[in-house]
Amino acid sequence: MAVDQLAPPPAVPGIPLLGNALPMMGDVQGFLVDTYRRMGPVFQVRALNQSFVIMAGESANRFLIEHGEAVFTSAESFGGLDQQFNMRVHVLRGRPHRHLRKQLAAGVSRDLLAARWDDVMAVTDRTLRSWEGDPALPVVDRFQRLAADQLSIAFTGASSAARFEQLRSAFELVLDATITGKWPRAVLRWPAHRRARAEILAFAREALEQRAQHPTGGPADLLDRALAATDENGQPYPPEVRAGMALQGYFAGINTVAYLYSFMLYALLRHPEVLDRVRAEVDAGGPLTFERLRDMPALHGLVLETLRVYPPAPGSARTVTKAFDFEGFRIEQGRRVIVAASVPHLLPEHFPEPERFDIDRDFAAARKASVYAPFSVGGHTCLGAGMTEVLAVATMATLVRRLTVELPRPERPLRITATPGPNPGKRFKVAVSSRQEQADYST
Ligand code: HEM
Repeated sequence: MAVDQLAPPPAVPGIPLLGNALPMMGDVQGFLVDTYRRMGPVFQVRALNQSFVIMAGESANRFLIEHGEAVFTSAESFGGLDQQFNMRVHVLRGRPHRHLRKQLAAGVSRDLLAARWDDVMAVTDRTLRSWEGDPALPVVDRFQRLAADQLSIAFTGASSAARFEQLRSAFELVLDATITGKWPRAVLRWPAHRRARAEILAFAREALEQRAQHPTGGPADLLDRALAATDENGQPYPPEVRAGMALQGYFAGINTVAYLYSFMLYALLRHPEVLDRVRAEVDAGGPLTFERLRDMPALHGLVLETLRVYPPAPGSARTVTKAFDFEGFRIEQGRRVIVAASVPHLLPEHFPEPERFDIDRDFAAARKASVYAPFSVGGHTCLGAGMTEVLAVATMATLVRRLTVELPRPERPLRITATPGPNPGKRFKVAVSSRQEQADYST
């Protein structure tokens, strides 16, 4: 080592063979925050046979914004999605990335959601009513199905329910094999996965062909944008890249949005005073129109506070292309890094009394300073943030208006599991009944 070269970041003690795998597969956000407090803004963790450098805290978020493009690639983390489904916005860099991002952004915008509002609300209402009478509803699974349908209707005008199982299992397996390292990459050669992958690719191809032959004449949605898209040199994208664009919303949204809904429901059940305020806000007006949802401060506060305390995607996974120094340590080329963008959410210097669930927090300054970052920061920041926030308000508004929900075993603590992102897990079940005293509003 050269005399003036900095040392590598300190390693977090772990157990033989597994390293830090157990906390990383459980409440990963809690583990990252605790370790940041003990060890500072940069440290190394080991999970099974993989090792990662974790960068966390305000300076890490700033670093990702200012230097991410120069020193990182996402190819190793997200390359599997590109190879398997041609979803390449995550792995592109520079001009080609900015160009494709712009084309996708138009196809997943809040405006598109506004244009399809009645259809999205109809499926939301119908789905939530179908839960009535279930004494042990598996929350995450049901919200994944609902999120897939809502996103599919917004992006394409049609339901994806017939393909839900393939979409969920194939995307989760790719993430678990490429990002979390839970499975070796060889699982992607399993016949069952190959079959699901072929069906998903055919589903996207057919949806595009159908749209090309029968334009809707309605607002340009993700399918229209994918069909019309050209690359940064004005050349048409190959058909497989268009199919990847059409699939992007399912991949990015099914789990993350469902995890957010699940944590929001948990927060409402744990904080009855918040439920009362949200319900009063929903009951105070008429139908849940797109315009009305803009003016629901308690519900907006619930969405933002849930994303603060329970971020469904708490980090950005990268590989170092050019060695750099960070906070007094050397991070070598080739190292895998996770920028734990949501760690500041639980630090008192940024959020006073961070353990208090408070829907009245003012997030404006924290957003500006990039210490509130549930959708990450920098050039690859989430494109679905706007749509997600509106959908989350609408879904919870409909739920509290229609249903009464209870925890069958309130004494049981929430056990967060990270497969592939942090979520309340399969054991999170609720008893659902119709809300008797609901006001009679037609949506
Ligand atoms: C609660 C919901 C969601 C959360 C927490 C979330 C979180 C994130 C995060 C943290 C990233 C950055 C990944 C990275 O840095 O490598 C990201 C990227 C992205 N998200 Fe989301 N997301 C959500 C929903 C959605 C939805 C509904 C869409 C719909 C299309 C979407 C589309 C995207 C896309 C296209 C990117 C890649 C952007 C790029 O690489 O330039 N997300 N998301």
